[in-house]
Amino acid sequence: MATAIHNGMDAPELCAPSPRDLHKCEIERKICLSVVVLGASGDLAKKKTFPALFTLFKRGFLPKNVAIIGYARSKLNIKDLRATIAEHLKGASGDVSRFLDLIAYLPGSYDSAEGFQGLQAVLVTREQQYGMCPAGRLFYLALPPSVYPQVCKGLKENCSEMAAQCNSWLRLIVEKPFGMDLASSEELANQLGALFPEEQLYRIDHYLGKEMMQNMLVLRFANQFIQPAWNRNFISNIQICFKEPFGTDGRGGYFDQFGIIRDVMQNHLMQVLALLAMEQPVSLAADDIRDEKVKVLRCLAAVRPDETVLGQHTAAGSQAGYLDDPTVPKGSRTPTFASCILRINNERWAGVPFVMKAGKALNERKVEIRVQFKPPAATIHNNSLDAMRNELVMRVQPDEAIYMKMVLKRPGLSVEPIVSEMDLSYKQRYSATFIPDAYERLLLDALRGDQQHFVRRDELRAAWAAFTPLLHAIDAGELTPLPYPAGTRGPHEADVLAAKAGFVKTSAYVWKDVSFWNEASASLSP
Ligand SMILES: NC(=O)C1=CN([C@@H]2O[C@H](COP(=O)(O)OP(=O)(O)OC[C@H]3O[C@@H](n4cnc5c(N)ncnc54)[C@H](OP(=O)(O)O)[C@@H]3O)[C@@H](O)[C@H]2O)C=CC1
Ligand SMILES: O=C1O[C@H](COP(=O)(O)O)[C@@H](O)[C@H](O)[C@H]1O
Repeated sequence: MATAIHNGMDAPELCAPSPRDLHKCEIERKICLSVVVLGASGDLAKKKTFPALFTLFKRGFLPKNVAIIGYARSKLNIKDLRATIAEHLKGASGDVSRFLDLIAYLPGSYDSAEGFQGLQAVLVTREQQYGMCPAGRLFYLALPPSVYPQVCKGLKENCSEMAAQCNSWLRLIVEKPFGMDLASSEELANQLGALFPEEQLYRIDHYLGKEMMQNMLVLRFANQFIQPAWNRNFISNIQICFKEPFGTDGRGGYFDQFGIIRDVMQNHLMQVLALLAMEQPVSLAADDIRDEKVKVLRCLAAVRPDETVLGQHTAAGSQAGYLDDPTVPKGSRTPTFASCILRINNERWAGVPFVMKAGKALNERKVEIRVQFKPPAATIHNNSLDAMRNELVMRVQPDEAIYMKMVLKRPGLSVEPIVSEMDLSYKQRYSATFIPDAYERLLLDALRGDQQHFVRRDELRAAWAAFTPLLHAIDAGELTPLPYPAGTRGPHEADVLAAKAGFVKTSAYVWKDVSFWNEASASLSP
């Protein structure tokens, strides 16, 4: 069994389910599992859902009695569906073909009982075949939320009767966007809530399945030196940054209805903020964690338009501008970039600005959290106090890393203070460790009935409440997105906003990766 994951030496063992994980799976192994992918013909299903199921299958996490049933309106034949799915699977051909054999397809509409009755017949036949086992039904709604109410109604009325075996279960995974603002989100939640209780609804936010997000509570609450410093007495400001180097990639028609705040900030980045800012939960039980997230989200003040910068990218180099996308309405004012300050009114965080920034068509792909500490109150050294700020950076992607910028004496004869870092780059430290994709983890959690990494209704409500007044002001045309050339860092005004929030860019620091230092020290060796 893998014991010392900190040194990476025994990492290969982590690639397979550990005995502990297998034990957890044992419960699942005895069931007759049906995973129904609704919207099986769509983009999400082929790019994320089926590949994640494949990884779980090839790593031995799915039970023996499993079937995967695709359901969609298109009249596809199973051969074509399997061929499309196969294009997105990475693995040995034997694994791929055994996985594809598990997949069946059922065409049916989303708004009439007939299709769902057909689905029920398939499910019941399977479950009767394995009559002695409890059954599990996982419905994955890889569909636009506009059809959730009718699909959930169809499932409730036609597909929720299961043979009364104890431990049988039925769960639904639903994807964002959950509404357009607080009122529409509540309406959707009411519609779904009238059909299925919260314990059966798994609202997926795939950021909660990312390695660094899952690490957050351990990092924060298992390290004694972090705990006492994690508050307004020590922290000056926190930056949560999401950057993508590509634009809407032909999804402009979809994106234009939402904009970057609804697409990324209200959900993914808000979850990051909640994990960063929440108090220690009573336990790791799903509802204990979610209770704390709700508490801190409810302390958020509504985001202010005068503390927001919006941007929209223009053409530059080989990249088209947002408005050049033929699927984007002419003259659209939808922001592809936003930066804003979030303020948490509680004892821990009052006065600490959380700067959230997200943009498409920027200069790099990066998601990171940067906790900037206050400078020391006084110094005996000759550099400025601001140059001596510590920063804890958690890079979510690419290449997970945690590094702490520290001030040290320059090695050698000099006594000059310089900024260096304590660097935990996962690629070096855990090079042989398999880091699962977010969807793989979350699907496994849903199969195990663990809601810890799924968004509860009241979390959603609190997250929408903070952004809704701003979104309404944007929708009413009260804020104008500033143009920024594709491939840049976004509007300069965002840096001005970050500076207003107290962020100081430490310019004296130049990072070199470990190979540089190894070569440098080798050249100095006798
Ligand atoms: N383990 C590892 O892999 C490590 C890697 N590094 C790498 O070293 C490099 C430097 O690291 P680091 O100093 O942390 O990060 P950067 O210098 O890249 O950025 C620091 C912060 O300053 C902001 N910033 C950048 N340019 C400007 C500007 N012109 N005006 C105002 N703000 C600005 C950045 O925002 P924005 O992101 O929007 O540009 C970011 O919030 C990075 O590439 C980092 O990945 C460093 C340590 C460890
Ligand atoms: O939900 C979304 O997320 C992706 C970014 O996800 P990532 O895992 O690649 O960081 C974003 O591109 C997309 O616009 C948004 O809808």
